[in-house]
Amino acid sequence: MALIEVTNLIKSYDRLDVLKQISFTVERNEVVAIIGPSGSGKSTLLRSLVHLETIDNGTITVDGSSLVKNGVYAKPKEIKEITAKMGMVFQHFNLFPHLTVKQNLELAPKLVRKEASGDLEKRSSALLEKVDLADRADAFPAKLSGGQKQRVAIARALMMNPEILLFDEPTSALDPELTGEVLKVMKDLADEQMTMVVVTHEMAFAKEVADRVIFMDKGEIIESDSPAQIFKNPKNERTKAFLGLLE
Ligand SMILES: Nc1ncnc2c1ncn2[C@@H]1O[C@H](COP(=O)(O)OP(=O)(O)OP(=O)(O)O)[C@@H](O)[C@H]1O
Repeated sequence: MALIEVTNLIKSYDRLDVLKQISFTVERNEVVAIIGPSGSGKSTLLRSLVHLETIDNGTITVDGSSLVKNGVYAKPKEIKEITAKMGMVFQHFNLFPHLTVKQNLELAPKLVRKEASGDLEKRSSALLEKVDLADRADAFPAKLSGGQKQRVAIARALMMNPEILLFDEPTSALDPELTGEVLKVMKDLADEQMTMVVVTHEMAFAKEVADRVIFMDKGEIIESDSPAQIFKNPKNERTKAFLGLLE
């Protein structure tokens, strides 16, 4: 069984069908990039996986447990357990401005898991080392660049030992010269076999790091294939048009 299984997801806002019968799977250790035009439903789909959006119908199963099955959501305690398997990284970092970098990392495991501070400190130091920010542990977010903030956000997500990391346009709010440092951390995670689902406009990431690329348009998955196939020889005309491959 795949680590994430999504079947026939449907969601609409008033008259707008944002997700129309979306189905896909994510295997353990796989990196999946979701690309597509603005407004195609990519963020809504990603946010549905961690219950930041509710869907109208369909099934989402993570690691064998259903968050929602045929439109019926699990009990709150189960929802908490299922969503805890996933860490989320947002476009605008969502760091707590009044907490230092280190405090941002340690807050959730301390409050949610009641972890002892010695263990937390060891893990937060190691993770800050990993994202190359060991020297900024006591800085407040306002003192960091966008690239540094996003690396803190990734380290914070990793503090909860997620099985899956979800990224919602992680470099879209960054100055172009800062995207590389964030993409490097993401590539390192991919090399370490982290399972990742990444909504992105960063075609280089989709091409070079992702194992599979899903192209969405107007609430539908139009094509899902290897980067080589999608970027060199897409089957669908809409994919070709989006990638500028039409003759
Ligand atoms: N709370 C909401 N109420 C009404 N419409 C919404 C709401 N949230 C999103 N939408 C609409 O749903 C559609 C899909 O939005 P979504 O953010 O999922 O697309 P996206 O593919 O991630 O786009 P982008 O690349 O611009 O972030 C858009 O048309 C958007 O305007």
